[in-house]
Amino acid sequence: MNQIVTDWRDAAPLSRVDFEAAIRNVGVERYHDKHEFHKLLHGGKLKKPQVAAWALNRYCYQEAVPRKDAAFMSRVHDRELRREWIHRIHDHDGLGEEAGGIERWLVLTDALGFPRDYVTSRRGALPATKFAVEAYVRFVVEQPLVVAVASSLTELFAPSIHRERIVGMLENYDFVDDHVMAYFKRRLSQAPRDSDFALAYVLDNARTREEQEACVAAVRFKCDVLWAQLDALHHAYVTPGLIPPGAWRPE
Ligand SMILES: O=C(O)c1cc(C(=O)O)c2c(n1)C(=O)C(=O)c1cc(C(=O)O)[nH]c1-2
Repeated sequence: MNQIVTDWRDAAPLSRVDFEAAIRNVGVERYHDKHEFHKLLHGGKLKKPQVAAWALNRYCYQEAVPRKDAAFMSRVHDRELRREWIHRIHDHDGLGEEAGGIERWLVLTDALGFPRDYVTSRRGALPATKFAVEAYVRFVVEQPLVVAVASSLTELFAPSIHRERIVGMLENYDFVDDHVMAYFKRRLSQAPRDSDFALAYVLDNARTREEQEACVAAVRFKCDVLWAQLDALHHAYVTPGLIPPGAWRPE
């Protein structure tokens, strides 16, 4: 029987190559591109209200990301690291003339028929969505900095799901066009910049095996945050179709 190792204190550190491979392997095993809800979404198998439920709930994630980045920065004493990290907040919230990712997300929810103040109130979101995204914010507040950075590394796997989503949704849904998919198009260039920086930071700064394993576990945790949101959507809006009290109900 394989023994499950839980104490890494005396173990030798992984080489840089093996450490990176361990991080990437988490994506192969459990990134949310494998979730049934995404297969339905990208394959054109959902009805418009089901796509709407996804966009409404996913707004909560979009809105939590710049808050977790601000929470992260509040703990950083290294000015260079803050100078690098701050663009993540600008990418989502916008800066000056640049409207930002949250605005682009609201273009999507506009197209799906939601009033903006309903979306931004988060009133219609599923309970599990709200718990999952806040767990991510808390994680980044509480964990060592290098582990907090590692939790963003699911972004290594995001460009391929974004490409799949752009093609799949444009092809399959008549309520989707280039303007509506602008959020994902922009992320294709933003995400690799973020994940390249975060990966180099983690590989450089997690030195002991214990720190390395905590970083790999952070990527697993983050996959759970993403997966839980899709489980909740599937349960409420696909099958068995049990919508919790207070959550948005298609007419
Ligand atoms: O559509 C997706 O599958 C997806 C996944 C992720 C991710 O893996 O966390 C992010 C995004 N999109 C995204 O658009 C985004 O801005 C983003 C920021 C972060 C982060 O952890 O800081 N993840 C993600």
